[in-house]
Amino acid sequence: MMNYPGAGLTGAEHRPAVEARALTVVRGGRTVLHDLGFSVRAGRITGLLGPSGCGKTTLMRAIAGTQAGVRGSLDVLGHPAGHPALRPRIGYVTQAPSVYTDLTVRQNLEYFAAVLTPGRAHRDARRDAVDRAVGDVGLTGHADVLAGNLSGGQLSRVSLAVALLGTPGLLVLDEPTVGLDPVLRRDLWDLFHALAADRGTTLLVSSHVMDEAERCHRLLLMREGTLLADDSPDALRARTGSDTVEEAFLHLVDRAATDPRQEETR
Ligand SMILES: Nc1ncnc2c1ncn2[C@@H]1O[C@H](COP(=O)(O)OP(=O)(O)OP(=O)(O)O)[C@@H](O)[C@H]1O
Repeated sequence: MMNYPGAGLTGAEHRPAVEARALTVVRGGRTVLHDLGFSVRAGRITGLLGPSGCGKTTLMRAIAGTQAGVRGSLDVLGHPAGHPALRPRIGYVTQAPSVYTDLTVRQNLEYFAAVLTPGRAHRDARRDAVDRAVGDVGLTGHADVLAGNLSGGQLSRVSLAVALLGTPGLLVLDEPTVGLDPVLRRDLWDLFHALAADRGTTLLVSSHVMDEAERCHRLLLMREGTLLADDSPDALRARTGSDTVEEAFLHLVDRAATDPRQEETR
């Protein structure tokens, strides 16, 4: 197995993987994230949930270091967001799959593996890493299919496999389960839990589907560029007296509308 940089989180479990203070982002002259303060626990799955347009992608881009107009403090794996040392340590999967449609699944992964770890000396390790990543996302049977002939869900799994090649310490996944059938969705969530439990990977996973919240260890609930809650699903339900996270979310929205100072960004 390949010994890529950034694997695991040796001794760093107590330190948050991401820490934001007074984080504000301006896009096109508009403030789209307002003074956010939160942390993402290392080695856990944090769900970033909220309605379309609330700022999930913008927040993920800020964490991945690809967003302009970021103010305040944002530390990622012990460095300021965007620091060059973070490049091999973060796997960021955007909503639009970034793969070459005229290459097969395996050729795509071989290409990105060669960019990550070039040189003949690493050839065997690259092949192992490619086989593992293809298997991780359940595409072994499609390894020799042209990416252009895959379905949307399969394409997004190829993007995820590319992100897994480098064994990143932090995986930032923007709506990874959109368009997947229930079986594939379940399999992907099983993979996320295995990555956190077995490899110590920290996952930040966005979704606008509230039932996915139940699969996360922690939740960041967003609305209109603000944070409504930073808590576990159980604690969130308990302190809002709700049966589901969706109900808890609506409760917090109503409470914030009555008194905006009561947004619960603990
Ligand atoms: N390039 C841009 N310039 C100006 N405003 C933008 C730009 N891109 C997005 N926005 C605005 O920023 C806000 C947050 O958008 P963002 O894409 O982060 O939301 P989201 O929660 O990820 O939405 P979705 O779930 O639909 O992907 C929205 O109001 C959007 O209109």
